[in-house]
Amino acid sequence: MTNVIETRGLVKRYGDLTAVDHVDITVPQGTFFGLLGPNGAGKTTTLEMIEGIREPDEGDVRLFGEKVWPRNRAVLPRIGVQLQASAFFERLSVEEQLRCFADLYAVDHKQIDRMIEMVGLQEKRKTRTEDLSGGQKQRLSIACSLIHDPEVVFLDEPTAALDPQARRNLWDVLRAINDEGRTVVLTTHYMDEAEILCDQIAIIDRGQILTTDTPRNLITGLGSAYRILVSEGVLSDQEAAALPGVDSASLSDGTLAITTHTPSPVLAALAERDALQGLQVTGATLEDVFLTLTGREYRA
Ligand SMILES: Nc1ncnc2c1ncn2[C@@H]1O[C@H](COP(=O)(O)OP(=O)(O)OP(=O)(O)O)[C@@H](O)[C@H]1O
Repeated sequence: MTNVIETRGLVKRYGDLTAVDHVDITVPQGTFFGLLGPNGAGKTTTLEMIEGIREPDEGDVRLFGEKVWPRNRAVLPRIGVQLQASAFFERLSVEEQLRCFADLYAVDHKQIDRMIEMVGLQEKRKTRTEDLSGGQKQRLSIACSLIHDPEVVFLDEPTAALDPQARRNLWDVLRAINDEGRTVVLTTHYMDEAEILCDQIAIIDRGQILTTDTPRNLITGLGSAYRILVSEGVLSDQEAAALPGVDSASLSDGTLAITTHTPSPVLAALAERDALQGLQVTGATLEDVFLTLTGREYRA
């Protein structure tokens, strides 16, 4: 698989602060890649260096195998960039904004309808941008970044400041962009978002990449126990503790909590006892991964 992005030893300093500290990132073509970390971790600075809009102090960035700094015009038509704060031309409607972007890129106007449909703004096409909701503005800003049909799209915290429903709705748009075969690079401080959307996640903290892997590997790599919750009365805690694969079992507030590193035999034994009704299984989360790697609770 071709790598569309490769950074090696990327460093950015602001005075005494090393905002990005020897970052190595590799993004294969078609991947939904997430740069996940708390506020101030260095996500935006990293992204800006990859996009070629900020000069690294050290290290190297390759986009499609080409250098991006000094500004490399050859890569620009191939990338779409959505900045954290979106700015639109004043007093224009959704459709007019997109027409401006289409003309700037000399793109066929047919693409405007495609983009409006893709981001679900059909009913707002005549609405001025200042009258859009936060989520609708983000959709428009994503549509603007896609108007010239780029191969790679960079989205800097596109769902920050949105309410939970608007965030979820935007996830569908982001998935659709990736399903079209585009590489998506997303920065986010939301763990759930990274886990749900991304094929690969790089966790960044204090300018350093702590780990990069699939969400599943990150979580299962911890080797943490699963918790199985069963309603009281189906079996006693002593019986549960004696089941194959159970590490411990305890009863509290009408729920039997079983911990295990091997959930399959435990679930099979519970099924034999007809104890699956209302059962819940929870595993480790990315919060646990962050805690394990840094020794600190994750505070976005
Ligand atoms: N132009 C600048 N001058 C000085 N310091 C800066 C500048 N830009 C960023 N920083 C600092 O560098 C660090 C990394 O910032 P950056 O914006 O890359 O982080 P981030 O992970 O994107 O955070 P956020 O999610 O809050 O946007 C922060 O401590 C920030 O205050």
